Amino acid sequence: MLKFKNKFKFGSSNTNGDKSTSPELSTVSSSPRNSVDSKRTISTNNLSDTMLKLSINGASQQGALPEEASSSSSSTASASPKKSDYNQQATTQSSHKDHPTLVSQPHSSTAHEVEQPNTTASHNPGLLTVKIYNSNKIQLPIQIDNNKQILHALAVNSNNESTTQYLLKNLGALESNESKGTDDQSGSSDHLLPGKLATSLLPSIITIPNAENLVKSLLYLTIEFDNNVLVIEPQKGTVNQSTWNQVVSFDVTKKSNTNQNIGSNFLILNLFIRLPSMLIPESEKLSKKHLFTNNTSPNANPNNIGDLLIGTIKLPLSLKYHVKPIRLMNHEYLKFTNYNLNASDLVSKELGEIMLTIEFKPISKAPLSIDDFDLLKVIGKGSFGKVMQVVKKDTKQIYALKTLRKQHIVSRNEVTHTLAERTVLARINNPFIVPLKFSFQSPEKLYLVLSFINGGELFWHLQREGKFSMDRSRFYIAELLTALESLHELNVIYRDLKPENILLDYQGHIALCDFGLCKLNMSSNDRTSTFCGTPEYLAPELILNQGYTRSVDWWTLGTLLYEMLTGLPPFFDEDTPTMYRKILQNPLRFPSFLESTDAQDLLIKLLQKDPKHRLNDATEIKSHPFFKDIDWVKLINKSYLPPFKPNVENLLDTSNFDSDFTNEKPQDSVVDDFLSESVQQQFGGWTYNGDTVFK
Ligand SMILES: Nc1ncnc2c1ncn2[C@@H]1O[C@H](COP(=O)(O)OP(=O)(O)OP(=O)(O)O)[C@@H](O)[C@H]1O
Repeated sequence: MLKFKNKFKFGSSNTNGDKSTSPELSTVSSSPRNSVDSKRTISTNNLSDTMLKLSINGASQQGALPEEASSSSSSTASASPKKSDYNQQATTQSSHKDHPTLVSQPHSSTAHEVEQPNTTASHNPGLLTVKIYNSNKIQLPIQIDNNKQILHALAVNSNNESTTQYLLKNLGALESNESKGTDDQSGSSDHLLPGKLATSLLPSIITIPNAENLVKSLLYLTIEFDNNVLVIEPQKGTVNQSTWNQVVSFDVTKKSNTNQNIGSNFLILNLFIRLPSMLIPESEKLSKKHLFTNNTSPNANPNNIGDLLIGTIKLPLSLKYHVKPIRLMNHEYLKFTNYNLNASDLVSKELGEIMLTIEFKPISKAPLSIDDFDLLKVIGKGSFGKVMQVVKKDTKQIYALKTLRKQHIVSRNEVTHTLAERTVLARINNPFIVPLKFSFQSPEKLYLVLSFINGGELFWHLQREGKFSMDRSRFYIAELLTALESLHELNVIYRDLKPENILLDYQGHIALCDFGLCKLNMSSNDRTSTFCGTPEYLAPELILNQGYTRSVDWWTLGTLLYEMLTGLPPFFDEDTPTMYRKILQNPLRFPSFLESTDAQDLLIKLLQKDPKHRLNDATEIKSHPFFKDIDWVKLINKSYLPPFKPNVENLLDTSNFDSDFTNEKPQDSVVDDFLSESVQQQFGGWTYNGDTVFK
């Protein structure tokens, strides 16, 4: 993929009807445009007389205030912000990217592109606290090898004496049953143990001998809300029955979606086990590979087939108005399900249960400032500033903080696009789009606080692996398709789909980021003419400057699928004008190894040069035979286990980010730009902490 390097970066802020660049103009252009004429004045509502209600499974519940609804969390990292200057962000960025976004061709902006907020509806931000007490009757969805040596070693190394005694007793009973030939629990072949029996022989946590008493948990639980994920481990017990006693908290800012099918309004708990591979029978490794969070990265240990997903709990959270803290769930046991198994695959339908309490505490707080965060690492650079991994001091939540320097935005005439990015992020609710949690500003800068997604850019994975398998490409394209569908439903065109703007989360799900080229108010047949995007991904009608519709997003989806399957975009050429000519004139060709006729057919239909003949509707695309095995409800609920799991150690892990960035000192540089009052007013509606809702 080095073949993509050294592409220029330019783009456009044109709005309806303004003249655009010609495709031959393949040079950077960023001259100033006229002032942005729209002010966004968002007044935050007084919420004191409003009640915020949360309901679970649709049933509203109000309860007594549990004062212990503390904000403690399993995240413990913190670092002090360090002050110094940053002023190279824009220049270093283009060398990092292989598909640079086209940046600005100057045009005046109109009010049409900037949306006015609806301040009549409001939503109270708050803190969701989940307390996990203990799990019970957990069983594995697979059988394990009856490897006494390993089971014995695990039992002996349990981190708890009474657990060790219990496990050794169970192992002893198993052995004596076997010698008497009365193995009535198994019911299966001699060398396999059923999932239920297996978990009563495994400790949930062990102390690794000769490793300075390193404690390693076999069992772990991921808790996800609004794409933020926390990982907790039990304190003691067997896999069958563990004590957790952990408390985690999540910031709640986003207005809840009433559509219960949308995944991001769920609290999702996934229970995993790190099974020693010697306990996994060959048959399971082969036949039920999809149950494991497989890691196919080139450096992965081939013996490590990944962690086994035991089961999932999904709680739809429906947020309404309430001002008092409430307990939504009080010491209740919830059962795990495994969406990746057919009922017939399960030895028993019961996979076990976990006891938890869920509380919500509204927080009426003034807008945030940079002082509310500790800065941990630099993780990326964008056109107007950098992106840092940060921890919010009060809730200890880890976030990505994107900083944008106002002076740069104004001088490159990108106010409209920047405001559009904030607006779209605040409104959108799709599990495969990185959620905005807060936004705030200082006199010099704008800040976006986003869920921190640490599986790395899809670009980075594609670069390392050359191309992806058919199944893996299909999975990513399907998740992206729903993301684009949600944007189009909000009358937004994305316009910049490319591997650099797609992040993978810790499990390997898609999280689309970078909404800087979004165009608002584009209903299905509306046309615009802004020349922007990324050269390799530009649709023919955009190059021809004929005006274009949302259809350009489906062209880019086709381009992306082609690149995933073959390693290169369809009409790629080192020379940009030649590439434009090829996009306009060359027929679509497929390499011989691309055998799937369904994939070829979909690509032909998405990469139609004339948008009138292109597949132009998400529902139609979803029903194409290429996606025939996809259950779209299951997909949007994030119930498919991704085909690839990035190497992510924990929440703080930044190893999937470029070390050129992560080695930099994280700092919010001091800049002394002066912006006039009228310029400042253009950024008037920027702040967002859940108080402002857009229609
Ligand atoms: N929520 C996030 N979690 C983790 N990393 C992120 C997140 N958002 C952005 N990044 C990282 O920071 C990089 C730059 O962010 P982003 O693309 O949003 O900036 P930009 O200024 O819009 O970029 P561009 O100049 O390409 O338009 C991303 O490519 C990604 O690696």
